[in-house]
Amino acid sequence: MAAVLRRGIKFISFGSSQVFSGGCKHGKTSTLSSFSSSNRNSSSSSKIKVDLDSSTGIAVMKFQNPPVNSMNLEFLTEFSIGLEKLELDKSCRGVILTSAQPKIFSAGLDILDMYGKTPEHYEEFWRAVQDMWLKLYGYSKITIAAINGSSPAGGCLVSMASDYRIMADNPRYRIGLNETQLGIVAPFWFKDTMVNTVGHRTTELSLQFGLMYSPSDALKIGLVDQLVPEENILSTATETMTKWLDIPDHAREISKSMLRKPTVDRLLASRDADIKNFVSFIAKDSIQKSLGLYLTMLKQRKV
Ligand SMILES: CCCCCCCC/C=C\C/C=C/C(=O)SCCNC(=O)CCNC(=O)[C@H](O)C(C)(C)COP(=O)(O)OP(=O)(O)OC[C@H]1O[C@@H](n2cnc3c(N)ncnc32)[C@H](O)[C@@H]1OP(=O)(O)O
Repeated sequence: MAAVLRRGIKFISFGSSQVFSGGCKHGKTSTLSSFSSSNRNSSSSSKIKVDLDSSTGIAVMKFQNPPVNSMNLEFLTEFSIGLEKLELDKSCRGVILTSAQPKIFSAGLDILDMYGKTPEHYEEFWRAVQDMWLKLYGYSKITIAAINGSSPAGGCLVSMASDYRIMADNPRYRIGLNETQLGIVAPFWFKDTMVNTVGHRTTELSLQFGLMYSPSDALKIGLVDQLVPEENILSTATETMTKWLDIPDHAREISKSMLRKPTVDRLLASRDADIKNFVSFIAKDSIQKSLGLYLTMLKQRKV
């Protein structure tokens, strides 16, 4: 994690980058950006590009981990650190999450991080997955997912952990928690996030079948909030963010926390046990065999 911090995340800032005067209503004071000019240096290994417009308070985090934005250890670490930095930056009030890869928001967790590795690796990986979710689901600022492509499993988790979901209305895209299709199980906090989003019964069916929804079906069950033509997704996300920014921060933040804290606390109270469960589950021969088969099918384009 420290190594990633040292390498730095690519921050591009425009608008009034230092002294913030606009868009910061409701008691938010002017501030120096916490991204010093040296933090804005770009890193060629960066997997997430961050643009912060301090004149509007809106940041865009663009996933750029080709080919499919799979969330490996490095990506997850950068994601958590990037969120943390923006949370500490008083000139940022909301974050839009989107993808730089065509057709894919995120392919979910990197299966290669869960296949053929050591228990120590699984432990480190799972802690990074937990860190990312804890940060995003409990995030104090506004988050909008601009889902401009397919979003299976971990990609769907990131979308659900955001405050609002806008999906590109392309019938070829899919979103859902498909873990059972891989022969694995969505952990309780993935399940909790889905229950909180679409309700218990829909989650029962979704999780057991590993259902992947088209954008229109996702809208019907409330897995996403809005569909827009693909070319309008970022402008719609920005307009939507502006409406969220009209709400006083402290009131919105407390309301969000009231709704989400019990779910966050459940994982916080059992992080080590959850990691232990993951490691013993994923290292099982039968599970490794399932993942191996799924990877083969992926390579043969049969998934
Ligand atoms: C008792 C309870 C204990 C609890 C234990 C808990 C255990 C739970 C553990 C984990 C939860 C898991 C969460 C996840 O997120 S698992 C990941 C699920 N993701 C998927 O199933 C997506 C699979 N991918 C696809 O469907 C497609 O790739 C696509 C729709 C995303 C993109 O399609 P397309 O554009 O056609 O690209 P390709 O299929 O050709 O893929 C390109 C390239 O990328 C590789 N790849 C795709 N997805 C992944 C991935 N998630 N991880 C790693 N690699 C991936 C794919 O194999 C291709 O590789 P190449 O052949 O070498 O080019």
